[in-house]
Order: sequence, then structure tokens, then C-alpha cells
Amino acid sequence: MLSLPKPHSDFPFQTHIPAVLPSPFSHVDSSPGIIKDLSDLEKLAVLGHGNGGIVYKVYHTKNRSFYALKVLRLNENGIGILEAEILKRVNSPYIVRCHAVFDNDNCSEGDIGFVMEYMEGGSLHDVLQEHHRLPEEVISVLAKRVLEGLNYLHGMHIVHRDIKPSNLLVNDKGEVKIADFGVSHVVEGKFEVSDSNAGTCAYMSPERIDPDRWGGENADEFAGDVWATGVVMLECFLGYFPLIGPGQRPDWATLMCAICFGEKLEMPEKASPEFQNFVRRCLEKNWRKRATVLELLHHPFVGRNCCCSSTGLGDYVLRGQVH
Ligand SMILES: Nc1ncnc2c1ncn2[C@@H]1O[C@H](COP(=O)(O)OP(=O)(O)OP(=O)(O)O)[C@@H](O)[C@H]1O
Repeated sequence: MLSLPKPHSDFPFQTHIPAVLPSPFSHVDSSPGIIKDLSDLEKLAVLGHGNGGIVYKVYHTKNRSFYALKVLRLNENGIGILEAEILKRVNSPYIVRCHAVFDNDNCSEGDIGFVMEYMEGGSLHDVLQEHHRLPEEVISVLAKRVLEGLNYLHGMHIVHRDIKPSNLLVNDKGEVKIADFGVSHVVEGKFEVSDSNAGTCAYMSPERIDPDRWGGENADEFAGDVWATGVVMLECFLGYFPLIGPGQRPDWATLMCAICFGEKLEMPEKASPEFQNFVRRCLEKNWRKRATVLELLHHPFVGRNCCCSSTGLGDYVLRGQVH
């Protein structure tokens, strides 16, 4: 059994919750009997470790369902508080759902726990580990779901800032959803500078890595999520991190050179013209010329298999479920 305290709606730490976020508790389940007490959750296994936290597979003994419980250690920077605020407000089929947030109301070194929808298929990273690469038809559906999720988030002024395979989770139907708002940012003004070091550097856009050279000071933060989406989709096609060759260790210097100074990206010959164009529009180094999420949602590559029965990664997770 878990030792976190009862659910609490007022966080003990003062943090700046941006005014642009809509009012809280618009979706955290509040109906009786859903998830009221952490002691109703039985820890079954560790699903993964992230930055400062552990994710467990848990079983709710009263409603007899599985969930994922992410436990973060709160620190003096209030890490985890903005993530909780964001999770409490988002409600979209393209975002991993948060059913409850629990915090420790009486100590400065407490934990914060997020009870999340359990994604049976693990992450896209797990899928790629097992299947190495994905066909374009699947990537097309995947891209559509990620872009729909980003469109929703950006509409709420939320920049994800850490789109990467391990933050795209898959359920047993093969549907992909965006997870992990640990380094997300809420944009209040049109252009705003935030901590550009947060996130995973391999998927960072040129303007975040080298703001001087790529106009990062004035950059539209949402464009960084588009860049990362392009990197992930190309990685799915190739089966390895695309900005450096297969088998190379992506150290910081190599990455910085590839992202900020690299020659025009060579597209895989086998890729369709639509996919090549889609990736080029995402991986435009100059953020002013890069496609927007809305433009990409109308791109001929995106969702081109929507009329058929494809549910995205269904065939991939069902054959080799990781959890
Ligand atoms: N809702 C969930 N259902 C199933 N597995 C999950 C869920 N949430 C997270 N996981 C698993 O736990 C792992 C760790 O998740 P977490 O969000 O803490 O960190 P991360 O994204 O892997 O790393 P980082 O924090 O460094 O970005 C994920 O990669 C995934 O395998």
C-alpha cells in the first residue's frame, strides 16, 4: 500500500499559476467512488523512471481498475506544481488523462502523486525498441493524433516542450496520447522567454539550442513542439535517431552541430513525397518558416488513412505488449 496522504486541492507551495489557464478541476474526476484515497491503490510494478519521479502500475481495489501512478518529489522550485495544474485542466482524447492529484500538505519535502490513465502499450520508445521502424500508414495516424493533441494544448497556451518517443504513450487500442508535462510552459504573452534548457536536447529545436543564431529570443515557443514532432516521425520511419547517423552516441556537441549547423536534412529515398515534405516542413531550422500545427493538420500526409480501419499502433502493441 502507498503512503501518500489524502487528496488535497490547495498546494502548500506558492507558485505562479498563469492566468491564461482556465479554472482548475474542470476535469479531475470528482464523482464519488472514483479515486478518493491513495490507500485504495495497490502498487503492482514500476512502469518507468523519469526526471525526479517514478511511475507505478497500480490497481484500484474498489473500482477494480488499473491506473498509472506517477510520484514526484516536490522541491523548493515547486517542480511538479505546474504539471499538476496543467494535468487538472486538460481533457482531450489525445492527452493521457489524469484522474486525481494527491499532494502532501504538511511537509516541505513531500511527494506529489498523479493518478493517470493506464496506457497498456507503454511508450512509443518501447514500441520502437521492439519493432524498430513503423510503416508510413501508421506514422500518418500517429502524426495526426500528436498534432491534434498539440493543437488542443496550444489552444490552451500550453507548450509541451518535451515531445519525444518516451512521452507518447500507447493504449491497448493502439491509440497514442501525449504525456508528461514536467517541463511544459504556459505562454501568457505572444512571445515570451522561458527556461530554454528544460526538455530533452535531442528533440530541441535550433532556436532553443542556439537562440543567438536562430532568433530564439523572439521565437514562437509553439514552433519547438512542431520541430520535435518532425524528429519523432522521422525516427519512427528510420528506426534510429535521425539527426545523426545510426549507431552514433548522441553527445551534446554532436547534437548541437547536427541541429544548429547540419546541412539540409537528407530524406530517406524510400519515403513518399508527402512524408518527405511533411518532415521538411517540421524540420525547417528557421522557426519563422516552419509549419504551424494547423497547417500540418491539413497536410496531405497527415491522417491520410483515417477512412480505413487503422487505429494507429494497434497491430504493434497487441503483438508485443510491454506491460
Ligand atoms: N500513464 C502511463 N501508463 C503507462 N506507462 C506510463 C504512464 N506514464 C508513464 N509511463 C511509463 O513510465 C515512463 C516514465 O515516465 P515519466 O513521464 O516519468 O518520464 P519520462 O518521460 O520517461 O522521462 P523524463 O521525465 O526524463 O522526460 C514512461 O516512459 C512510460 O514508459
